[in-house]
Amino acid sequence: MLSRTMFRCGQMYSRVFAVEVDLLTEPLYFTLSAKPHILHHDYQRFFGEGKLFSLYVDSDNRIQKAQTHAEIKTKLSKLERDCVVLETCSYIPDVKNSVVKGFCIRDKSTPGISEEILKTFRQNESVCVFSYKLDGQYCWQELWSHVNQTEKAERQYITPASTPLYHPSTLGIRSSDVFYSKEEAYMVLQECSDILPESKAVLQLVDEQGESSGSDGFPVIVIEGLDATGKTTLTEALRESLNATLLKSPPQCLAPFRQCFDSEPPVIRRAFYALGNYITAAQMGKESLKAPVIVDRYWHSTAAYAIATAVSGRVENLPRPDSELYQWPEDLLRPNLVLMLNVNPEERMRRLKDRGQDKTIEENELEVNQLFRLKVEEAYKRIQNPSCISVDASPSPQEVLQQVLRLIRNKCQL
Ligand SMILES: Nc1ncnc2c1ncn2[C@@H]1O[C@H](COP(=O)(O)OP(=O)(O)O)[C@@H](O)[C@H]1O
Ligand SMILES: Cc1cn([C@H]2C[C@H](O)[C@@H](COP(=O)(O)OP(=O)(O)O)O2)c(=O)[nH]c1=O
Repeated sequence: MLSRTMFRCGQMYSRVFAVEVDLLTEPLYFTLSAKPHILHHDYQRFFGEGKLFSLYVDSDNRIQKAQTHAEIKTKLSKLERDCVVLETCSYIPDVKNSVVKGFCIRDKSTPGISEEILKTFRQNESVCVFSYKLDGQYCWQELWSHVNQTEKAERQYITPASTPLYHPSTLGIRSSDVFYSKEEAYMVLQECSDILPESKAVLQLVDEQGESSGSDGFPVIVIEGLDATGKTTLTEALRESLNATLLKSPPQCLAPFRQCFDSEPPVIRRAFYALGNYITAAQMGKESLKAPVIVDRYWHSTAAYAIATAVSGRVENLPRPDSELYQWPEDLLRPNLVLMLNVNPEERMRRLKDRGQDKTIEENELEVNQLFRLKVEEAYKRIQNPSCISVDASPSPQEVLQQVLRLIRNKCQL
């Protein structure tokens, strides 16, 4: 039971809780205390309005934890008409990997629909459910059980907390969303190989490719950018002009597995994309001995999409520009040049529509979620060693090609 792990040894009182009440503002931060604390108006309003619950998912098994979290998220999204569901998390300041994610549920239905569904969640050992009560100016949280409504009489009083230096959604990124070595990503797919047989096949392909050897051969040039910024058009043209080999990440051999991993929770999906880079890197090493190599997406996409998805809310919530999260993995082959294609959002939408293809879930999200697009673009720009050079991709394909050829000739020995 979660209350015995996440909240053991009085840990509850060292924890900070953050509820994403509105994605455009700061979360509501609070701690817990054994003593009552007078709350000001906005806290009273938040905790005192109707029935309020929170639930947290934790487990020593990170795959199980991610899957339970994803399943609950899907189920809760179906309740949205009767309930307001907010993302929440809890962490111990300055303690790595102490983040536990969850949801806050305000039930507006009569009789309470959420209680029925919370009963089922609670049967899962990794889920812990709390309810909130307001008494005058005080509010407390207590463990919730459908049997006797509250499992323990212990009241944990809500105490407002100040805004931390780093947004809490940045705390769990390392090794859950972004992997900084092949081994870290490899381990995730090993851990889920029993429940997801496709991961065995992917690991086999990684093993077959072997290690990438850095070569002093021809230059390797990566083209990055959001969907429909013109990467395919440009990379094809560069292949012709430079007599180059064209590669992409994820590599072609992973294409049959893409759909499967795209529907898995972030930790699994991100490990899959990370491993794709290592396969592409091995191909880059071999091919650059024979000819220049052009690569359609690589590490910048892997890290930028992962960070932008993991970080909720505004661009300001991203890890700081000097964060180690933007560093290149030591064991991943570095290209000689990374170019990022930029077009304004309206032109990109026009190109997406003209193309009229199916879009990945993430690209759909980019359209409806302007904040997400801004975060991906900003994360691209912050990635270091090598960083990317911005290219204005709004002129005609021919002009973009000429501009890029000039850059390549300037920066690489060609
Ligand atoms: N420079 C350009 N000007 C106008 N349209 C372009 C340009 N480059 C690409 N396109 C068109 O925009 C769409 C998306 O381009 P594509 O190369 O497939 O992007 P990506 O590979 O980045 O998703 C395609 O229909 C393509 O023909
Ligand atoms: C390479 C890569 C792509 N992605 C996502 C970003 C985009 O939503 C999507 C685009 O993949 P891509 O293969 O470029 O799509 P298409 O060829 O159909 O235009 O994949 C990641 O999340 N991580 C990665 O490492």
